[in-house]
Amino acid sequence: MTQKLIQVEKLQNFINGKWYEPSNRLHTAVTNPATMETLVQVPLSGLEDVKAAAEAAKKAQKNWALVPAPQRAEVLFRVGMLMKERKETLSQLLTMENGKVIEEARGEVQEGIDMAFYMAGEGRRLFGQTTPSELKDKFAMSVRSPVGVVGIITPWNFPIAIATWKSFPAIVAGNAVVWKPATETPIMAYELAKIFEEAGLPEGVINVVFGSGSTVGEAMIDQEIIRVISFTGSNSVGRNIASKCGERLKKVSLEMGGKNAVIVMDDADLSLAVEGILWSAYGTSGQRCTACSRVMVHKDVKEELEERLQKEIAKLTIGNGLDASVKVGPIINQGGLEKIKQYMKIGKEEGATLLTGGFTLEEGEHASGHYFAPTLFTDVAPSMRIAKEEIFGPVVSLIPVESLEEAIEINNSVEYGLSSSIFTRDVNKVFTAQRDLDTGIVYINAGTTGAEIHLPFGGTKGTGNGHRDSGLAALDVFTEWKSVYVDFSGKLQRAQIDVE
Ligand SMILES: NC(=O)c1ccc[n+]([C@@H]2O[C@H](COP(=O)([O-])OP(=O)(O)OC[C@H]3O[C@@H](n4cnc5c(N)ncnc54)[C@H](O)[C@@H]3O)[C@@H](O)[C@H]2O)c1
Ligand SMILES: O=C[C@H](O)CS(=O)(=O)O
Repeated sequence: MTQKLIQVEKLQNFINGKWYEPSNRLHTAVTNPATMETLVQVPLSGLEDVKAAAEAAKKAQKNWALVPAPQRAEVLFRVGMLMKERKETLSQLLTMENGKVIEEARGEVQEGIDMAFYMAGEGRRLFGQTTPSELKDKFAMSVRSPVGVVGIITPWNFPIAIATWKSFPAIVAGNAVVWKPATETPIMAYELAKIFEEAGLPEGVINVVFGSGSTVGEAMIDQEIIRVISFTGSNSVGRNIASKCGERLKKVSLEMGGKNAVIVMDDADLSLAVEGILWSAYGTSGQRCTACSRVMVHKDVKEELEERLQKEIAKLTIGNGLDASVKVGPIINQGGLEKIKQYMKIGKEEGATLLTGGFTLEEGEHASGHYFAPTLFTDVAPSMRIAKEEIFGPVVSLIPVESLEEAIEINNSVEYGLSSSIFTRDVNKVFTAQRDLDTGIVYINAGTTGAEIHLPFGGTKGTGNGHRDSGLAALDVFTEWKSVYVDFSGKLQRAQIDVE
């Protein structure tokens, strides 16, 4: 399988439309988290490679910005068509490098395809505004200008979708890109770069530099040429990037972690709630920024929900995501697994009751991957660390509540604000919840995952810094507003002079 899908043993950087070894010749192995098989070697590039990429981007951007936006969009349209043709291959490669089950991998690749066509459409819009002028024979308007060269830094958990959320709006708006993908999942970046190349994107408009965050990522922030950093990843890395960009007065867009909750009220359709919790908590093994990791359940339905959840969790098949019958894949690496194990200890010490799971799977077909059993804690207090901190694994904490107001207060008490959901049949509760839940995304009678690409994606408080990926909001990250005044009176008219 691996042999057939990956045609190279060593990946190379993609700079100025050509493939290069990293200047230091250093590489590291990329492993399949389901099998521990080595998939490919990825460059551990250095400063020289980042500099070359930034300079190539600067040179290319000048001409790219002059290409009419509808023509820029046509390239994205071709990118979308190529992704569509290769959807199955891309999905299998994604499962192999990331571990997510094949149906989720197909869903992620589809997000990228959708984003290509959506942003291709923007090539014929990129709307600005015209406004009346204060003066006679004068015209006023505002237009979006590209920022110039943008840097994008992406995580391993959505290695292709998040890259498209950032690079496609940047490119259609007339920018050139330097992209550092996560070292754990470089194959999606390699495949997407090849697609850009085949779609006819001019050389230098996208440049991919593989390597570590501390070397390549930090070098990108240091490049004066790079005017914006768009980052998705953990809160700690995001904070560090924000402070470095702050010192350099560099625009920065951050999408970070979550501690997302489902609220189950006493009038909820419990079958629906169980399905929503299962999918959003244990899908992708809980390794989504939007994964459900808390459930605030009304005390009158708590016991029934616990029973139903345990019954359904027992049916989840865990294993290699390429097997279509598997519902829960592996954890990305040993570090991720150790972090989850640590929270099992913390939860028990804090006094939570472990209903199911809480252990690694190491026997038989699970012997060579990083597998963790879907886990359910109950009687969790909102103050416990397992109810407050991002675990990034298949772990849910049930928190009993007596009212909607209490559930909302608990939801809003954590440092993050990405996604939340409520199951209820009461329209008054629906509207109260959508208004009062302090998260960037709210679902009604659905789990906490499943964002659509034409809506803004991001969160409040520790999840972000006010910017959004996806939707039209993404264009705000990659453009500057320029206000233009055209005076056709033939004389020098002066605004702000009182002529009465
Ligand atoms: N809000 C969202 O949209 C969203 C979406 C997906 C994932 N996430 C978050 O991402 C995290 C999981 O991803 P991860 O483990 O890859 O995150 P991470 O923060 O470890 O890494 C993200 C990216 O930043 C790079 N990086 C690391 N150190 C850096 C540094 N000092 N300077 C510059 N770049 C650096 C990494 O190499 C990687 O490419 C979770 O916290 C998850 O919630 C958020
Ligand atoms: O991060 C990318 C995901 O697609 C978002 S969601 O979990 O599907 O909402």
